[in-house]
This record gives sequence, structure tokens and C-alpha cells, in this order.
Amino acid sequence: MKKIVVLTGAGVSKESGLDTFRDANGIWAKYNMEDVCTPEGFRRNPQKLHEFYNKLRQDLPNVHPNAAHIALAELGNAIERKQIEAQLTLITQNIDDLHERAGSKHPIHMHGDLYQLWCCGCDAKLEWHQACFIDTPCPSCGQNKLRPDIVWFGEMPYDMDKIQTALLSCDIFVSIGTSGVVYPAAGFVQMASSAHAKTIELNLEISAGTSLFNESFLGPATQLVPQFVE
Ligand SMILES: CC(C)NC(=O)[C@H](Cc1c[nH]c2ccccc12)NC(=O)[C@H](CCCC/N=C(/NCCC(=O)O)S[C@H]1O[C@H](COP(=O)(O)OP(=O)(O)OC[C@H]2O[C@@H](n3cnc4c(N)ncnc43)[C@H](O)[C@@H]2O)[C@@H](O)[C@H]1O)NC(=O)OCc1ccccc1
Repeated sequence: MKKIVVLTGAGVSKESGLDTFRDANGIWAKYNMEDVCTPEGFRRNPQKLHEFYNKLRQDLPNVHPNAAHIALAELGNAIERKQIEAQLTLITQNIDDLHERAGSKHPIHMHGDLYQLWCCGCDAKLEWHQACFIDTPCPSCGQNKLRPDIVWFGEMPYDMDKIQTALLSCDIFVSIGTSGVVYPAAGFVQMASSAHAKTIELNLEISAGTSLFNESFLGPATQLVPQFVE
């Protein structure tokens, strides 16, 4: 049985209308990474950071899964229905819910989830229901210590054990729409290669990791991913 690991980045959601981070008019061109994506930024100005993530949540219902998200969901569901003899582990660096809305059952959100909150007071993980601010009390402990359940720079990504196990035992590793700049995700291709997996990159343009892949196909995800899944 073929074991497939797929890693997605912001590029897979670009054609749905969500900004990437590093493209010309991307998120880091509009916001300072230190202010909205580090624990230090949260300590310095939590209001500013809450506003950043409230805006991202506000925009998300206005965009929809694209052909790349849908193709990956169909692959996952065909495997679940045993129409394809394989195993799929879908890992995403994205905090949006487009993989789930396309029908993917268990994407691993290694950098967290926009619709999750985390209380630094009682450690509770909570579903997001309304805009969150510094004075929004935690529903379970009442303290005003809620933060987005997002992995910021300098913080340990989620499910690294599950991810490492999948990478070190996979036959095929596919990276879609990511710049290969941020670790540990940027190092996954080397882990898969060390397990003698075939490594394939599907990306709009050459990335920092392109030379590390056996094959690299350049183009928009909505074209490359359905072709790859076929
Ligand atoms: C900047 C970089 C050098 N810094 C890091 O990597 C740091 C530090 C570091 C750790 N190890 C290192 C080793 C060397 C150097 C530095 C480090 N890493 C960390 O701090 C990580 C935590 C990093 C997570 C930070 N949070 C994010 N996101 C959440 C927030 C939010 O989402 O708002 S990172 C964020 O940027 C990352 C990169 O973004 P991409 O998704 O790749 O998007 P980008 O815009 O960059 O690129 C888009 C690509 O798509 C392509 N594209 C565009 N349109 C399309 C299209 N239409 N179709 C196809 N492709 C397309 C483009 O061509 C482009 O290539 C993603 O991970 C994304 O989640 N934590 C950690 O290391 O903890 C300890 C540890 C160590 C070992 C093992 C375990 C733990």
C-alpha cells in the first residue's frame, strides 16, 4: 500500500482569494511579522494582534475551496472508500478551513487553526464564536487571557510526532504551494528523502526547496493538483 504525505502552504489557498505571506502584496507586505506572529508581539500589543486575526476570520467565509483543495479531498475520500489502495496524510501550514470545507476529513494543522482559541490562564482550547479582544473572558475560567490557537515563530508546531512518523515511513511526499523558507516544514522534504520516498513539488514558481525535490512542476495549484491526483 502506497503511503502518501501531502504538505500544503498558503499557495494552495491563493486562487481562493487568500493572501500568501511572501508574495509581492502578501501578508508580510501589509503587516509586521514580529507584531502579529510572535509571542513577543502578543505581549507587546495584544489588541493589535487580536485585530489581525479577527480580520482574517471575518474574510474567510467570503472565500471558498478551489480545485486543488477539492482534488485532495477527493483523493482522501477515494482512499477511505478503498477505491484507491493507499494511505494519505494531509499536513497543512495553513490556518484556514478550506481543506475541511472541500471535504478533507483529517488535515493536520501544524500551525494551528483560525477557528480555535487558547486560554493562557487555564490552558483550555476553545471553539471561536465571536471576535476576540484582550478583555474577552475565557468561557471556562473567566480570565482575560485568550489568544488565537496559532503557532507563532519560536513556538513548537503541533503534532510533530505524528508528522515525523508519517514522513519517515512514506513512499511519496508532495509539497504544494509553499516557499520552503519556514522550518520545520521546510525540512520535511529531507526527512522524506531520508526514508527513500519519491519527493514532488507543485508550486507556482521556484521555491527555496526546489533543488531538494526529485521532481518539481511549476504552475497554479488549481491546475497541477487535479492533474497529479488523476
Ligand atoms: C523565517 C524562518 C527562517 N524562521 C523559521 O523557520 C522559524 C525559526 C527556525 C526554526 N528552525 C530553523 C532552522 C533554520 C532557520 C530558522 C529556523 N521557525 C519557527 O519559529 C517554527 C514555527 C514557525 C511557524 C510560524 N507560523 C506561521 N504561520 C502561523 C501564523 C499565520 O498563519 O498567520 S509560518 C507561515 O509562514 C510559512 C511559510 O508560508 P507559506 O505557506 O510557504 O507561504 P509563502 O507566502 O511563504 O509562499 C507561498 C508559496 O506559494 C506559491 N504560490 C503562490 N500562488 C500559488 C498558486 N496559485 N499555486 C501554487 N503555488 C502558489 C508561491 O510561489 C510561494 O512559493 C508557513 O508555515 C505559514 O504557516 N517553530 C520552531 O521552529 O519551533 C522550534 C522547533 C524546532 C524543530 C522542530 C520543532 C520545533
